[in-house]
Amino acid sequence: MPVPVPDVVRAADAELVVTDLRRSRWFWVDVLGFVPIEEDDEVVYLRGYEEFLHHSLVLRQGARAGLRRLAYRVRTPQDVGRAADFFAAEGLPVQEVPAGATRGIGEAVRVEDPLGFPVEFFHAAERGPRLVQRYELRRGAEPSRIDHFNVMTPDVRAAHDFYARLGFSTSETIEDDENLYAAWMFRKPTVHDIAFTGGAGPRLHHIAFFVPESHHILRICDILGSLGEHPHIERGPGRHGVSNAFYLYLRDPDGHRLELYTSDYYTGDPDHETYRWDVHDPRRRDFWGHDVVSSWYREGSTALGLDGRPKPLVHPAASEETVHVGADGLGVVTEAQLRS
Ligand SMILES: O=C1C=CC(S(=O)(=O)O)=CC1(O)O
Ligand SMILES: [Ca+2]
Ligand SMILES: [Fe+2]
Repeated sequence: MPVPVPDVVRAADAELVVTDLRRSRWFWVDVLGFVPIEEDDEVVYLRGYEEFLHHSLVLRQGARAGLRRLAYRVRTPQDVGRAADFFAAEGLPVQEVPAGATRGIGEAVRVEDPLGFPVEFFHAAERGPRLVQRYELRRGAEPSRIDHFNVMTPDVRAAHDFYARLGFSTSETIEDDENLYAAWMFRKPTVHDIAFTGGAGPRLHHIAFFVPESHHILRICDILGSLGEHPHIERGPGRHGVSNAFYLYLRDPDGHRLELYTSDYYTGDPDHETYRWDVHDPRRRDFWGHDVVSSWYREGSTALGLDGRPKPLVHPAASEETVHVGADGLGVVTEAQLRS
């Protein structure tokens, strides 16, 4: 008898441990324009202007920066139980989380997926105030909503196959005859809720937030320049090959990477086909052929297990950075150089 699969609606919430909450709040709220919906000395709950639930990002003070959880909303309260049963049947760690353990979120289940990531599934959630037409409040990049997670894992094929079993469809890939280097998978009808970037993991690569238009991305670049905070800009602005989104990658004060992202495309028809990029195509990651800075391939945030301890890293056999030459401005980079 197959174990029922939980009906995942979308990527909905994430929690980052930060080492200086005041400094992080300055970056995410004062500079980027996220809305603090609740906060105290230990934790800040943030949301975008076009979200309706209590929050979509939690910043929590801690001694060491890391990823505490990635959370998906499921369609019904019964799907929380299905998620617990599905992961328990896989022999994976499962924790029941009482309502209110995270402000604004009802009872949830927190698991470690086969890649080693802390993943949570919830349904019940408080509504936050409706901000979608409070234009007088909008600031910075005017973040709309959380869009997706991107995680680093040494075996993209295994990651892809597990999330396909969890009901995710595949919108795009980067591959060659030997390897699957990256994959984008979705439940909501957009390009992705989760993407897998080949690399030493489990590590968080980034959390992405949708912004209304590309000019919001250009504006935050100008703001960071004006503040002399341009070093927070890691990659972009630019146009992605994969997803066709206009993008910008920033690093927060702890080095957590976020993406500001807009104008990807609809994937909601039942026969949506996967678009496959060749790893040697220089337009796959930046449609204009711009280099991908090496830190983007090599750096990520430590994933914390359900016990709160950092997960040990597993390195991949081969990585995109060692295979691709050309647009990334890199010659062939040896694995030894990568690990140095
Ligand atoms: O959201 C994304 C869409 C596309 C890309 S890529 O750099 O174009 O591969 C990266 C990304 O996963 O951050
Ligand atoms: Ca638009
Ligand atoms: Fe992304």
